[in-house]
Formats: sequence, structure tokens, C-alpha cells
Amino acid sequence: NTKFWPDQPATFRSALDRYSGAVKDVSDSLLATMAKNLGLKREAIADKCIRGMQKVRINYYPPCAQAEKVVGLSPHSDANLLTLVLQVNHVQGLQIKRNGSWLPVKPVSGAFVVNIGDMFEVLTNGRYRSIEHRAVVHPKEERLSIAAFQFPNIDTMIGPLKEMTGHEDDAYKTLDLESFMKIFFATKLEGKNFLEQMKLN
Ligand SMILES: O=C(O)CCC(=O)C(=O)O
Ligand SMILES: [Fe+2]
Repeated sequence: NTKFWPDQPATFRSALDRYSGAVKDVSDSLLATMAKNLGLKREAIADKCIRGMQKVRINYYPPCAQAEKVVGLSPHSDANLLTLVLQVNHVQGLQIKRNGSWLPVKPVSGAFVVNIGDMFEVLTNGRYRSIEHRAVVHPKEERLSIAAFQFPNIDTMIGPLKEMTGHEDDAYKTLDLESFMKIFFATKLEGKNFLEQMKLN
């Protein structure tokens, strides 16, 4: 709903609206392809997003003379299914956690970074892992990114998909989306500690 966004410049809301719709289409087709690759029906995950929610955040990181002493965005994984991040300018800042260390993700003009969120990890019973990431700042240059977070419909149950588990045990709890998000917001944003609470055993 763009009414919560600034109405200036005059084209802002309509541009954002178009962007959001286009990103949702990309996300739906990615979800369909990923489901197919997992041996599921194309619709298995995408169908959960027909009336799905999308949140968009535009991140602005001003330059910071003491850049090495601060982080722009603390380490976390996104709670939702899939996030499409556009690194708007050429300033590098996004980092992912790989084998215990931070790996920079170079901005590629016009390309999305697709981050797996916690809900995708839960639905696939851990086949896909949500990615821990953070953003650092630059001593001289500002940085901008636009993150579009894709969520399923509000009435969706978030738990390992039956078709995914087969004979194996569920590795995560099953909760309705609202309860899932309540726990997420009550948890300190710190690495993947929210998902830890969703694990069984
Ligand atoms: O600024 C970035 O590249 C990352 C943004 C992000 O991870 C987020 O908004 O959740
Ligand atoms: Fe994020």
C-alpha cells in the first residue's frame, strides 16, 4: 500500500507501485522454478503467495568516517520467503556469512541479489538455508539499496512441506504466519537466532 510512502516527487508512489509489481512477478517465477527443482509442483510454493504480502525497504547508508567501527545493518537473516535486493549504486556494502567469515557481494548494475529467507528454509525442511547477511558502510560514499521482501498469504501455515519431508522428521515447528512473525519481532535481530527457536529438538 503506497499511501504510507512520500507523495513527493509526484511520480514516486506510481514508480514504486510499478517496481513492486514487477519484482513480485520475478519472485513468483523464481519460486515456481525453485519448487520444480526441488521435485515439487511449480505451484507448490508460489500458490501460497497469490494474495501474498510484500514489504519494500529502501536502505540509505550515509558515509561514516569511522566506517570500520560500525555496521550499517546488523547481521540477520530475513524472516520471509525470498528477498530481492537491488544494490542501487556502485558502493559495495552487502556481505554474506560463508563458512564463518564475511564475504562481500559486489553490486552488479541492474541485477538483483536473491536472498533465501527463514520461511523458505522451514518450508523446504532445511534443503535451502536462509542466508545470514549484514551491511557495512563506506568512509566517503553513501550507499543505497532497495529490498523487496516476499511473504506468503497471511493465512498460510509455515512448516515443512509434506512433499519435502517424505520419511524424514520435521526439523522445524509449524506455525501460522502471524504467530511466526510475532516471535520474529520479539526476538533480537542477531544472526539466525530467530530460526533457532523454530527448530525442533
Ligand atoms: O543494504 C543491503 O544490501 C541489505 C539490506 C537488507 O539486508 C535488508 O534490508 O534486510
Ligand atoms: Fe536483510
